[in-house]
Amino acid sequence: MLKNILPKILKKSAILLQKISSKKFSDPMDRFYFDQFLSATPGKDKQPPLTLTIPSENRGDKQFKLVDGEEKSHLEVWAKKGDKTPGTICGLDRINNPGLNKSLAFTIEERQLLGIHGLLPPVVKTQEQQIEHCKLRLGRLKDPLDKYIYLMDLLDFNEKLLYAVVRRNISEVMPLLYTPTVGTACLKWGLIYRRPRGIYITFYDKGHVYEILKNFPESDVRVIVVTDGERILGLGDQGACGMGIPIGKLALYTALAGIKPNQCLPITIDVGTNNEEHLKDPIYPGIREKRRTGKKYDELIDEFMHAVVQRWGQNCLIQFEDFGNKNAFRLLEKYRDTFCTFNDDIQGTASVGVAGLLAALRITKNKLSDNIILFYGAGEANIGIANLCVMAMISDGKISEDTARKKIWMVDSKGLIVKSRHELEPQKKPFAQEHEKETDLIQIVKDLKPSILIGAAACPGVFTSGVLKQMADNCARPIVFALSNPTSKAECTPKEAYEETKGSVIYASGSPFPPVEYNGKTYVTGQGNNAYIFPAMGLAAMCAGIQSISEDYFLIAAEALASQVKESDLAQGSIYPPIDRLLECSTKIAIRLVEYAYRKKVASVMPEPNDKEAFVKAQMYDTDYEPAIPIFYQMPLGETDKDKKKSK
Ligand SMILES: NC(=O)C1=CN([C@@H]2O[C@H](COP(=O)(O)OP(=O)(O)OC[C@H]3O[C@@H](n4cnc5c(N)ncnc54)[C@H](OP(=O)(O)O)[C@@H]3O)[C@@H](O)[C@H]2O)C=CC1
Ligand SMILES: CC(=O)C(=O)O
Ligand SMILES: [Mg+2]
Repeated sequence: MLKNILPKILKKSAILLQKISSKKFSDPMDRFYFDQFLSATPGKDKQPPLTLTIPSENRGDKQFKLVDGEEKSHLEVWAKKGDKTPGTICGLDRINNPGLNKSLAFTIEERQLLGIHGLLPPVVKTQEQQIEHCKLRLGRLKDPLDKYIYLMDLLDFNEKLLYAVVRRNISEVMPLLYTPTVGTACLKWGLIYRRPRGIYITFYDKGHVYEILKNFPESDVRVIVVTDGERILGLGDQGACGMGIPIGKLALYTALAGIKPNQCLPITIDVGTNNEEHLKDPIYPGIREKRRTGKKYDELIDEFMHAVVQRWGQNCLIQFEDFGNKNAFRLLEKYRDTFCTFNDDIQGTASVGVAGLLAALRITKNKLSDNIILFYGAGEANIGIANLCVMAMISDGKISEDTARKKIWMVDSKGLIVKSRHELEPQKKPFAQEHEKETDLIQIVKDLKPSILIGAAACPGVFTSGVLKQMADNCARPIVFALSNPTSKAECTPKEAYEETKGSVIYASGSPFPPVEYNGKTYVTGQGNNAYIFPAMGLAAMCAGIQSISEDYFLIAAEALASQVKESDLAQGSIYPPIDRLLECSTKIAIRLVEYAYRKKVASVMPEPNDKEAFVKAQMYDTDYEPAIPIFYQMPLGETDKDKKKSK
């Protein structure tokens, strides 16, 4: 945007500058400063004369008083037009604003114009040099949690730099901002808490949720990630400490899908916690009570949903994240048709899981419906994947829903899900099959002969040597996903999977693992994580104005992701594109979703853009610094009252 309008601004500014320079300055300091500005050559790294330090009365809204010779500050002019631009934020406020700060990348000229000259060390750095500096700082820290704290501090100090660091080093930085380190951060949230980010709504705020949302200063929030902290990764109930998750997810929204930071809002709904350690911990930052449930809980969530719409509109996406199992399914059913919402653990995970399977089928060279799939864990993640598998089988294999379901078996904490179990929750019932009760996983794998085994139960190591060997006996290329997070909860490691199956396994994990050597070959583990999906879903929902996100979007996203897996990825054993290509992947998925929304006639952003790719890309956050345009550069853009009179 700015790239296009900048030449116009500069042309108009040149005319204005000529006009101004012919005027008489009432304040000699103004004349002096103006002359210095004209002689400054942008991009030239020169030391300014010391006398250029701007006196405090010439900073901020008193900086230039030249509006056609009238005694008006430029701020007054902009304020009148109701347009507060970055150019109006000067002095320390500029450096302290993480959205506008460039730290040492402010040029000497910008420092003079913004009244921050002398407030920074004299060196001027490029963003590339700053990124290298950040990597140097990160490299000195040994503990991943310290690295997390450093990155969060950077986010609070210089947003563009943080996101540039992430985008240039996704595979190194994502494990710090996201799983596994974000899990550690949640466990220690009380200890590492430093400054506000996002919104905490407690049970006691019931009846006042809208007022709390109004306290958040951004008027253009487009994506909210909300948790109630009940099931944080595979770490259980973390109460208010769960806030690390919405913050981490939204950092990925910006880094990987270009949703602007000011359009993102992390929210924690604190209804207490059943985590005894937190309840006893003097530095626990949440309300120190047992978790509330029932009618009052539902009323609070309902009030929250409506307050969001009232504050930011029907198109504001609300992503449910890491809610406990019961609430997650219930709330999704309740809100999915009437709000712009999805549950990432159910639907986002479904999409990434199916994408991995679709890519793996290019190795096994069969259809999804030719496989028997066994899910270990029948919770949000696996029920989500199972349901989307049914959809994928129907659309690909031309089989009935009933036949598709028969290909799918599930195990929960009580064993195999079979018809004779009468206590089953509604979401499990459609997967109950005729079989005797069974709890031993090796026996189940032996009996049912699955070719695909997917774990999401947060039971580390449950895919034992016996289970993996049996999978290898079942078929030539068994598919095994160990999706539980963080790393410590994985059902098996890639090393175990390759060794126990003698290299025949097609493996993916939810958290990152380094490459594995087996039998002279290096295997790269694909990360089956919903991070491949939710940023793209949010970008598409925002761009097209999708008001209700139906299940078909997640199948399309899965296909779009699978289509980006290259033969070279498969050859290395990875069924996902490399993490470093995540920004490109999210963009492509979002474009496919936007095209679909317009084709389906459910997009609400009108007129329909002809070039969807350009349309999506134009809305994405750019980590490059923008020139700090001084106030009098901006003047020609707006018409003063005198200009209006002249043009009449
Ligand atoms: N890779 C990714 O993108 C994602 C990974 N996950 C990870 O998946 C894991 C589970 O998450 P989610 O599905 O949301 O959690 P849920 O709590 O919804 O489900 C957990 C499931 O595991 C079952 N389970 C628990 N203990 C056992 C056991 N000993 N034997 C067999 N089954 C057991 C539970 O059984 P029961 O129903 O009987 O209680 C339940 O069905 C977490 O580690 C999470 O981090 C989640 C989302 C995305
Ligand atoms: C990845 C994710 O959403 C989870 O583990 O909960
Ligand atoms: Mg989650």
